[in-house]
Amino acid sequence: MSVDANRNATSGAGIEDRSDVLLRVRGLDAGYGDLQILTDVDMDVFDGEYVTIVGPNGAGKSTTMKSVFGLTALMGGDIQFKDEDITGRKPENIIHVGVGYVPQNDNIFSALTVEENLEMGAYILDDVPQDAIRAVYDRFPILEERKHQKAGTMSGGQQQMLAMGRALMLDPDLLLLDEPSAGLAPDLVEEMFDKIDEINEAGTAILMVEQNAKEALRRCDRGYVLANGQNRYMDTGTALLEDEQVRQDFLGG
Ligand SMILES: Nc1ncnc2c1ncn2[C@@H]1O[C@H](COP(=O)(O)OP(=O)(O)OP(=O)(O)O)[C@@H](O)[C@H]1O
Repeated sequence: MSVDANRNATSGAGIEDRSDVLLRVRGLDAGYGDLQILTDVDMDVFDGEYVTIVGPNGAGKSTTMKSVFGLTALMGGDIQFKDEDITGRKPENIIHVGVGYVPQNDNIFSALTVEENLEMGAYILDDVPQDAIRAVYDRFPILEERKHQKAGTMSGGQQQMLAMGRALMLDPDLLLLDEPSAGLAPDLVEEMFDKIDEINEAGTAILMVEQNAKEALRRCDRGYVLANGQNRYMDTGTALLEDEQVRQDFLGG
């Protein structure tokens, strides 16, 4: 479904009427300092949904995620999460309402052990929930094997799993994943995507930015194509994959 950059990205899709909305972004203008990157971006994630953002380099995909998590300068628009207005709130507050975020870079504490990293994921609580650590180890057995190892000495794939595990410590309703497959060997990319499927199937909604656009669209429920900081397309992952224009312009034919 093509989207006029100046029109609501979700118009005509019946999305406005759905009551199970988890994250609702409307008319988002955001950037860094005075530099505006996003213009009038709309985005929704529904309960338990798996949504992917794709688009060219510099399109503003990461900036959208950072904006949801309170890490950019908002210049306009609204961000709602579970009926709460979280526009302009700080990350530590946004964690509290049930959003987890795994940035693309610097997403672990290298000098801490694996288990200490997981404990940091629950820093807002008085006591580290042992059942949450158990659940992360069940999801990522390699982390339990390496629990006393310094995180910085693990492989890229293991560090990525640790970053996800840390974000899962507070059992978020929505997990924001910025390029989870970046820099991973091809077999690890598949494993990573499988893990994300499992996390989603267990009930956590996912909003993910991915360069590996075809694979991401194959796996997600719905996708957004961003370009030049604006909405360009929004549809099911399958429909976007089959759209001739999207394929030509954004998926390498
Ligand atoms: N901290 C920052 N300060 C200033 N400009 C920034 C900052 N971070 C990103 N930008 C700029 O914002 C624009 C959008 O970047 P963003 O990382 O959101 O794009 P992206 O779609 O995620 O791209 P990529 O696929 O290359 O990661 C780019 O022009 C980038 O240079």
